[in-house]
Amino acid sequence: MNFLENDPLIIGDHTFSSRLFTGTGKYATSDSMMDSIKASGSELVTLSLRRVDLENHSDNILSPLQQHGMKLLPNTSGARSAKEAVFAANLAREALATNWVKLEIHPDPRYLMPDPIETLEAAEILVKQGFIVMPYVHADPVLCKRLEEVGCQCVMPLGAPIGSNKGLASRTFLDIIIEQSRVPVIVDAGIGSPADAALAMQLGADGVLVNTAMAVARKPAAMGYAFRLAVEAGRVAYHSGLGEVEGQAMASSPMTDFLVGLS
Ligand SMILES: CC(=O)[C@@H](O)[C@H](O)COP(=O)(O)O
Repeated sequence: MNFLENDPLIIGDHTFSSRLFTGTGKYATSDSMMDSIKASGSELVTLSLRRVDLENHSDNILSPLQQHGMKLLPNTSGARSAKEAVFAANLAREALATNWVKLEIHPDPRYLMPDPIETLEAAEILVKQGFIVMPYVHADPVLCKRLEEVGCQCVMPLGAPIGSNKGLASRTFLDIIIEQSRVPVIVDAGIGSPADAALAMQLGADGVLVNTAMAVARKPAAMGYAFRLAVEAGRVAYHSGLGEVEGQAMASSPMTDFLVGLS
């Protein structure tokens, strides 16, 4: 029985069967990156234009990704302002012939926290320029609603700082965002294990984006597969209706009456 049939994730003009999005950073080689992404079943991969060598197609990451039919999601990582992000997005649209963009503006190099003011400003401009905007933001319910109102096709609240592998540190706020959002919620950043990804899906997230935890694993391909299973498991669990968390023990098969009858 396939519990996930007829459960597509639709963002903008695209329908995804995988709810696991991936990245291209931190892999030891482009081969290990491809092996991991293939094993994960991911259909959307984000990449920074800085990582793409448009001249030398031989050893960059673009060719293998395109040969594998991956949908590319350029990101504006490195942009410190709305102006820089808008410029980077338009450069990417020209270079990669896609109007999809992962909007990332994180000027602080230490924690890579997304700038909410610049992100909202850039999102409004990019939507008007015809982009499918996927904004990376802190887990701020008010900001997520503002981004939805200006026309973002999804929101991407962080679980924890990028690359921290700290998991769903923002869980309380993710719950609120998931409850209130009318666009898909993709938990992005800080997901450190398949268990974190499964939990995000159990909470009702529509998808997750994972890069570091796959890339730095001792076996990136196996870890990619583990994340695939975790995202599917979390989604099925979400649809299955999880039991309530009880404050006291609840015997699954009470023996009291039976034992009393024997005494
Ligand atoms: C690749 C990318 O866009 C990352 O900035 C993304 O936020 C994933 O973060 P992790 O590396 O913590 O999975």
